[in-house]
Amino acid sequence: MIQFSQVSKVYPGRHQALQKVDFHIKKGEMVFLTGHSGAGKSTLLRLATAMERASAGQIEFAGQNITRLAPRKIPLLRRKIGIVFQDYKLLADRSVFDNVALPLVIEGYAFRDIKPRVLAALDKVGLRDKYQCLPAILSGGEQQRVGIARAVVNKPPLLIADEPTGNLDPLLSEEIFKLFSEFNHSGVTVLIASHDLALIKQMDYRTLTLHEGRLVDSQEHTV
Ligand SMILES: Nc1ncnc2c1ncn2[C@@H]1O[C@H](COP(=O)(O)OP(=O)(O)OP(=O)(O)O)[C@@H](O)[C@H]1O
Repeated sequence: MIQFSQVSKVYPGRHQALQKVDFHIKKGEMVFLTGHSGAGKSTLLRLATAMERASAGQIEFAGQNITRLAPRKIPLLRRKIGIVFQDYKLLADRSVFDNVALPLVIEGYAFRDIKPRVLAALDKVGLRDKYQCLPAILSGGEQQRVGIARAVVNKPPLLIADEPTGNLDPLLSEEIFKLFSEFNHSGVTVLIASHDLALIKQMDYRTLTLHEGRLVDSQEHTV
């Protein structure tokens, strides 16, 4: 589903964030991405979602070369990728319902189609009864579950999360990782960047490890 071939990224100022990164994540797989702070995890995810452009190498998503995607084609790619952020990125003045509905509103769905999809997504993350609340009254774990519902509401084949449990305690982090695992069991391909080595070990999925922009110890051939 995602293939990186010899991908490098040099930021202005000549900082080399990624060096010749090679990996393949198959459709239906769940994979963790780990590494020290500054190792290049966020950069890798930004390249996979076309938020940044690679300096060299090739990136494919579902068989399509997205390395130098024309800007007008980026929105179509993003519709196929649900993105979950560490800081949730919820709109504070909108209800839980409106936050989750946002990707469908942007895609131009009619309200009668939006409502059942939003409620179904909230049901999957266990927050259907909170749909009228403003995000601020929810706990951190609940806010992240709203972020996950928003990421999955248009049923993307790929879910990408950048440190989704970075602001949560260990118990809530485990719940969030289990939620990703449930989406994976229902067929969604999942890629999660995380520092939480203990939890990653416990979950027992393939792990890609970055060190100073290079992929090390990835067990790519053991899938
Ligand atoms: N827009 C940018 N311009 C210049 N340098 C950048 C930019 N974004 C990231 N970097 C640098 O690239 C390197 C990799 O950063 P990145 O954010 O990808 O690492 P990370 O593994 O996600 O780190 P963390 O776990 O701390 O979030 C770092 O040295 C960072 O300072």
